[in-house]
Amino acid sequence: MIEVYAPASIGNFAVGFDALGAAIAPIDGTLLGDVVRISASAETEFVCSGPYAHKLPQQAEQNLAFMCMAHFRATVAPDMPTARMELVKNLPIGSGLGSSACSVVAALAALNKFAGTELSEDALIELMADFEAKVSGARHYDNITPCLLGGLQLTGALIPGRSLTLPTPSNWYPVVAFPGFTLNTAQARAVLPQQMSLHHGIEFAQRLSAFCTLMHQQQHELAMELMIDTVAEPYRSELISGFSAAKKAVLELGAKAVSISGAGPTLFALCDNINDAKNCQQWLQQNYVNEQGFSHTCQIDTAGTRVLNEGKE
Ligand SMILES: Nc1ncnc2c1ncn2[C@@H]1O[C@H](COP(=O)(O)OP(=O)(O)OP(=O)(O)O)[C@@H](O)[C@H]1O
Ligand SMILES: N[C@@H](CCO)C(=O)O
Repeated sequence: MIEVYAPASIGNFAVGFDALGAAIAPIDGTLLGDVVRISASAETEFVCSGPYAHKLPQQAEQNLAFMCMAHFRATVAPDMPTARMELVKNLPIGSGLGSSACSVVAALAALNKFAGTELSEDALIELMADFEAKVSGARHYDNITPCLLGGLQLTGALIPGRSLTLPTPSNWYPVVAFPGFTLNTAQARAVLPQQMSLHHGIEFAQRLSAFCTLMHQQQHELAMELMIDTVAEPYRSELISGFSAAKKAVLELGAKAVSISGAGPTLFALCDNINDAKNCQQWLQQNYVNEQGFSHTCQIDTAGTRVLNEGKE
């Protein structure tokens, strides 16, 4: 049996709409991401388990992980043995934590290993992005590549190899708070204006390029000051009840940057020490999150997608 884990991710990372994303790992060891298990079987089987399995369509054919298996067999590995695939759905759907990317990345990484196809990293990323595009209505890589490769990734179709890893310091603690209601990515994209003024385009380019350069120069204080989202947050924050008040509160508690994780509604707050992170998490847990929500103090997950088990059965 091959068992693969893929981590949650923060798309956009405030300053890089559709172009920047970070994989995250809760410091308490919680596996905040999906797991895919594959083993050879006499017949094709698909099982979806885990805390959010009931939120997904019940037919296997409508589950992205199963779609990945069918597509992989049809286009990449026609001789692959028939298999039983289990998706352990640990991430809420429409959360802003890269839930669909997580299932797609875990499934295709596991299939690549199971079939022994050894697809190149570029080919895998493109295949993964095809599936992400199917559900979100746009081809963006900012959940796919951090989820696969780990770390903070500058990513997109124009980026050599589709992704470049930015160095991150060990004292960065992203706190994530999923409020417990969902926001569909395609809908959260539909509220964004289709045009950007020349002035705003230039500002976006300046902020993102300066952020990346400062990260390489290890000028993290200055880099965090640039973590402002003028592209999506002004439009999406209105869709997320409580976001603006929560942002103000956690900035007062010491967070260095606060924005929407991916398409939302998860809020993320970046802290540069564990005490501020824990205070922010406590506030968010008490004031932003309902009974269906959760919060975690995290670190950047530099490992990305990994094999948990490669046993015989
Ligand atoms: N394994 C799966 N994981 C997540 N979504 C899936 C999966 N299989 C099918 N879907 C469908 O894909 C759509 C995903 O929607 P959407 O893109 O809004 O969510 P998301 O990727 O979970 O969001 P986010 O990136 O914000 O976490 C939903 O309609 C969901 O039912
Ligand atoms: N960059 C994408 C991420 C979606 O998870 C968006 O903000 O729409």
